[in-house]
Amino acid sequence: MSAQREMKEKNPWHKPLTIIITVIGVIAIVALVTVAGLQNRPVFQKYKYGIVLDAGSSHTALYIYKWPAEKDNNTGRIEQKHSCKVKGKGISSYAAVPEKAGTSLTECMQEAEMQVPAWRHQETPLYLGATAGMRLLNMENKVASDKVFEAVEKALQRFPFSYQGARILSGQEEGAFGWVTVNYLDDRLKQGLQTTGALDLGGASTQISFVPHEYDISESPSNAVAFQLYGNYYNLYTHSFLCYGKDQALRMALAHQTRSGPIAISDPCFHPDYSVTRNYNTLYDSPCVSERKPKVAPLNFTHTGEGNFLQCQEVIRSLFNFKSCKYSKCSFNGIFQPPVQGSFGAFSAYYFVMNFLNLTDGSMSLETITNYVANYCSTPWDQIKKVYPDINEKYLAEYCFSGTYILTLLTEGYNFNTETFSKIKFIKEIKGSDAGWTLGYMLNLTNMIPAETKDSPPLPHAGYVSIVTVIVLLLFILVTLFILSFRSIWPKCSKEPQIV
Ligand SMILES: Nc1nc2c(ncn2[C@@H]2O[C@H](COP(=O)(O)OP(=O)(O)OP(=O)(O)O)[C@@H](O)[C@H]2O)c(=O)[nH]1
Repeated sequence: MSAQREMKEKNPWHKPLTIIITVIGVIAIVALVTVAGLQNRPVFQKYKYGIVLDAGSSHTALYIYKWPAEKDNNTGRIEQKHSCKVKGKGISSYAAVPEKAGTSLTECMQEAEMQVPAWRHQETPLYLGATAGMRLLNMENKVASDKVFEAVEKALQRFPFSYQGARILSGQEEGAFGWVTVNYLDDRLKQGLQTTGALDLGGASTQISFVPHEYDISESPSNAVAFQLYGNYYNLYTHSFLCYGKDQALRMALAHQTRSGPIAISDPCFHPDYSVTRNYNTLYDSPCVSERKPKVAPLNFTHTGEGNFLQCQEVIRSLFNFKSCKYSKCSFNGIFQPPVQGSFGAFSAYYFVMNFLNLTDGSMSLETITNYVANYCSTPWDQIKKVYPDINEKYLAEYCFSGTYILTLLTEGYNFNTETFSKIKFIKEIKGSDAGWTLGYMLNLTNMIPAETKDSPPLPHAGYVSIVTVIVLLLFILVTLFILSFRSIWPKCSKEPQIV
């Protein structure tokens, strides 16, 4: 005992050493735990926003997208925050009263003002893209189309967002951006996975876009779009058929049946007992059919239904020209198309129609779907109205035509067969964001998809801090144990030289 006391007295520094180690240890532990805790605490997420108006032929829709503000450098995931359907028809329908095209957007724009935090308004980009409706108006009457754009620009500039312009998208852009949207939302681009094709059926045009196998883009360069996204290269095939959206295709089908100017037609694409009076001038008031207007015709014709799927297919076939093809392979109207390849997402009217007919369940074969549509078409109109009393009659009357048109376009137009058809998924949205060209358009204009991949650290920042914390703690415990054990053997080691 006395030897030990003597030793303590002769090693006066070992007590302060213990205290210092303990204090430093406690401080280190508190500091590390605090840092790790702060780093991993749930942070209040700040977002940035972008607004795109899809000015389609049938209507306009507004989409608000958001992404984490601190991940502006292309790494944050963009998602749809809100959408608003503009009341009334598409902006091209206001050709005679252009200012109304502008005012029609007010309600949805006011909604956007509420949805985007006020302090973000000024930096939020606002785009308007017009599709086939305005493409047709521009072809038909450029002055009227310019006036509609003027009115729309004026209306949009009144809002506090960063207005980036309004323009007509080419069919190729519409197809390509739809493809980007679908593959972005499915996380296929970032991960370099096999991509999904995109099928878009609008009111006035329809698009098909996919990455074909062994694709020789030189065969028809106007159908090719080359992308470099996240370091991967894509040679996309895309084509947009103007006038082959479902509303204009119906006009063409009716024009085909009224080419001789009859007073009444019995239409196989409408239900038995269906009967309405239609006006010749209204029917032929579109560049898709105007040239075919019969020279002699009454003011109106009676449009009755017959409900015959096979005959309806015959009428629809007459809208496609399968005769001429100067390429190795064509879809229709002499347009080059490589064989369809891989899975497809079919959206817009593809979804509206197939969803109404309850045919979006991927397990149904092409044959089952065809039989279902045939049976639906043959159901009398009165019965249909009774089964679906709440559905808008204009939409309801057209589902037989639309279903038959979709099946004919896919199988005979694009050459999907029983096997490839089963790889089509009819979709409205992916992970809460609507499928359509708008998201791809915004991603492109805001440079949100980099051409190259960024070399990212193997661990996320919070994971890195946690691992460093654990390692430092372990090291500290080891050093402490070492010093303590060294201290306990110290007297024995130093005994003799100390006491002597
Ligand atoms: N059944 C049904 N049809 C709809 C609905 N919304 C739009 N449609 C129709 O579906 C078709 C396609 O609509 P959209 O995808 O908005 O097409 P769009 O943008 O107006 O047309 P494009 O300019 O050709 O792209 C049009 O014939 C619309 O009338 C809906 O909620 N239900």
